[in-house]
Amino acid sequence: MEETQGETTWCEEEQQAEACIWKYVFGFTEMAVVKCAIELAIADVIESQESPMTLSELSLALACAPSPLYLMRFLMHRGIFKEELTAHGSPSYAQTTLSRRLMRYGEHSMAAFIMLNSSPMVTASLHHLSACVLANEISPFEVAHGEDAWSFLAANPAHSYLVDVGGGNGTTLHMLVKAFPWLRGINFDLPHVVSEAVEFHGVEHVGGDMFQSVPKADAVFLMCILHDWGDKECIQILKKCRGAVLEEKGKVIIVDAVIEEAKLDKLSDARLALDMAMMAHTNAGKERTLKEWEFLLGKAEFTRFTVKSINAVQSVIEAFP
Ligand SMILES: C[S@@+](CC[C@H](N)C(=O)[O-])C[C@H]1O[C@@H](n2cnc3c(N)ncnc32)[C@H](O)[C@@H]1O
Repeated sequence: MEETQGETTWCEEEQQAEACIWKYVFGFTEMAVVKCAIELAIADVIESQESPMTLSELSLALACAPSPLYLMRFLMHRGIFKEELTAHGSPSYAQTTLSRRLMRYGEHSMAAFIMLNSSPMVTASLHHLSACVLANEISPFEVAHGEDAWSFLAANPAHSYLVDVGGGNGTTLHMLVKAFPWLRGINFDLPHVVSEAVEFHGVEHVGGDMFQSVPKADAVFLMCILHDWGDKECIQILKKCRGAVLEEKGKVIIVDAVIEEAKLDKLSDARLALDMAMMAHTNAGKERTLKEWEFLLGKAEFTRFTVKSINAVQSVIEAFP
């Protein structure tokens, strides 16, 4: 029988819909597989090997049997890892720019964000979106957990504490805890500064001197602080910050400029101008090159650090004890 134009189009639409609907049938699966890859640290293991890994090398490194690692087929199909041949012609798994985002640490890591968004606490709310559409006032989080996010986080101290050292009136920290509601913030500054600060939900103001001690936290945040000081003072501050976080999983997050020595960008001039302003306004403050940051962090006994460029005058330096 001859097919008409209309029937062909109808058929194509049906086929497209048939292929497309599977995306929704297995929508949660891709998140689960990616979460699994992060938990197993597959990207970290391949990165540390510095060359593609065969199935047996990978299973040895992960201390698991080779057969369950067929999940790599799914991840390669999604372009997360890729297949390459070793020098001996054996198929092996290699990193891609995408898989590097699954690394636990490093400049491009998105692992913490994926782990949070795939956590039962977050996914539970997603099952109740219809409740919030039908009853306007109620949040899916409340339906899932029986209380709003703030009360839940207060009663479940699994959330992280971030201390903003030299945080001024706490505005930056307030923005951070609003954007990342699992965070609890401690705004730490000189007593006369915090006594003037207004109350922010999720932020506790603590007065003190960063040269004496820094409140204990999961992470310490220092924004535009170290460029106010000379090396000797910076090392003192950094040592106090390092002592405030846990050895195994704590970190110190520094937001300050990194002066380029070779490859300049459109903000290089602004960074150098800021350096001159520091020279004018402080005793020994300055903007620092990567080598100078390396020196300070080494002296303060951090084991390693990463630098993330954020398309701004400042970069984000993460230093690990
Ligand atoms: C340049 S401001 C940076 C404020 C804030 N981090 C920001 O980026 O908007 C420097 C801050 O360091 C604080 N500060 C100076 N000496 C301090 C000390 N010894 N202990 C704690 N904070 C101090 C100041 O009060 C001020 O709020």
